[in-house]
This record gives sequence, C-alpha cells and structure tokens, in this order.
Amino acid sequence: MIRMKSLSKVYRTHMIETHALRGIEIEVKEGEFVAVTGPSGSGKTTFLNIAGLLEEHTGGDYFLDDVNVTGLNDSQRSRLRNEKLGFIFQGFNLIPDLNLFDNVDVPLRYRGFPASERKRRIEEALGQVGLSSRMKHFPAELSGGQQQRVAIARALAGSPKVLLADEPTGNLDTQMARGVMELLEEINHKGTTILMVTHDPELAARAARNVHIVDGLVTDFVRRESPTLVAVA
Ligand SMILES: Nc1ncnc2c1ncn2[C@@H]1O[C@H](COP(=O)(O)OP(=O)(O)OP(=O)(O)O)[C@@H](O)[C@H]1O
Repeated sequence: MIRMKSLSKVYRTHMIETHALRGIEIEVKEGEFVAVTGPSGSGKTTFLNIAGLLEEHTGGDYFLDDVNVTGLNDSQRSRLRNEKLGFIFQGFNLIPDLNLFDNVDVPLRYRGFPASERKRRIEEALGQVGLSSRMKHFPAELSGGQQQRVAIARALAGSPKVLLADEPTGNLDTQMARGVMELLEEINHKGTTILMVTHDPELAARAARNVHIVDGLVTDFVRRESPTLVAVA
C-alpha cells in the first residue's frame, strides 16, 4: 500500500539544509497498523506528511497503492490524497463554526459527492464513532475525546485506504486516549491501513508493527506478531 525507496527529504531555508529523512526504505502492506515512534525532531511528522502527500519528497521514490507519486503535479497529488487517504491530527482541526454534520461534510464536498451520498456517508461515519445523536452539536460542546472521534469520522467518511494519524491522542487524557486507540483498532480490523505517529509507548505497543525513526532513518522494524526483527537500516 505504501512503498518508499531511498526516500529523502531536505528542507532548505535561509542557506540552511536540514536532512529530515535520509534514505527511507519501507513497505507497509494493506491492512497493517503501524506505530511510528522516535525522538523529537527525528523526522516522524515529515515521514507522515510525505506519506500523506501533504509534502513532497526531494529524493527517491514513493509508491502509494502502486502509483509512483514522484513527479505528480499538485492536482494529481490532491486527487490521489482525497481518494485514498484520511487524516487525523493532534489538534483535531475541526471548524468551530460548523456543527458535526457539516464538519464531516467538508472533505466530501471537495470530492464532489452528491448531497444524498454525502448524507449517507456522514451518518454512517458519525454512527461508527458513536456520535449519531450529536450531529447538530458544535465542536466546543464536546469533550476532547469526542472531538477526536468527529475528526476520525471526517477522515472515515471518504472511505480512505490509509488513515494517517499524527499524535492523535496527544491532547487527550489516558482514558480518552485509550478510547480513541480502541476506535482506531476497530477501524483497522475492518481493513483500513493505519500509520500513527505517537510518543506514547503504551499505544505504540498495541500496534502490530512499530517503525522507529532516528535522525531521519528508519532504524528498526518490529513485527510484534513474530519476534523476528525484519529489517534494520
Ligand atoms: N518546514 C520545515 N522547514 C525546515 N525544517 C523543517 C521543516 N519541518 C521540519 N523541519 C526539520 O526537519 C526535522 C524533522 O522534523 P519533524 O517535524 O519531522 O520531526 P518529528 O520527529 O515529527 O518531531 P516531533 O516529535 O518533535 O514532532 C527537524 O530537524 C525539523 O526542524
């Protein structure tokens, strides 16, 4: 589903070059749940943003669902992103002035689905995260955990193949974090591939696979189903 070959990312600002990713080799298969861990500044968000087509890599190749995204133009990248990917962020990123229904509707409007199809998808997605009864509520009327559930519903409504989550529980207390993790596990069991950046060792340990990034390199893949160390770069 996700394949990166010698992938690198260099940020160039004010004469300074930052080598954020330095030759990533990784393959994530459909249906995997991968936790991405590593120290601050190691390149986790950069990795996730490139996987999510939010940023362009500067070297190597990236194949998303067998499409080589290297060299695609902005509109091709947007189309691929909208069709295949869903995003969840630490800060939820909901629009405060829109109720839950309309928040979940935002990316569906971009996709150009007809109103009846959007309604069906919104109701189904909010149902899946247990918030059917709150559709007319506004984000500020919900707890942090509930707001993250809305963000998950917004991501799910587009039926993404891959869900990318950057510290999805970073703003939540332990109890709420567990609830969100359980929901992500449920979504994964239904077939969605998940890539989740987390600083939380407890959550990382629950993912079937951990990818550890240090200093822009993947240093460790651990498949917890088998004790074998699959790759060390
Ligand atoms: N837009 C940017 N311009 C310049 N440098 C950047 C940019 N974004 C990230 N970097 C640099 O790239 C490196 C990797 O950053 P990244 O945000 O991917 O790390 P991270 O592992 O997600 O860190 P954290 O856990 O603290 O969020 C850092 O040195 C960072 O300063």
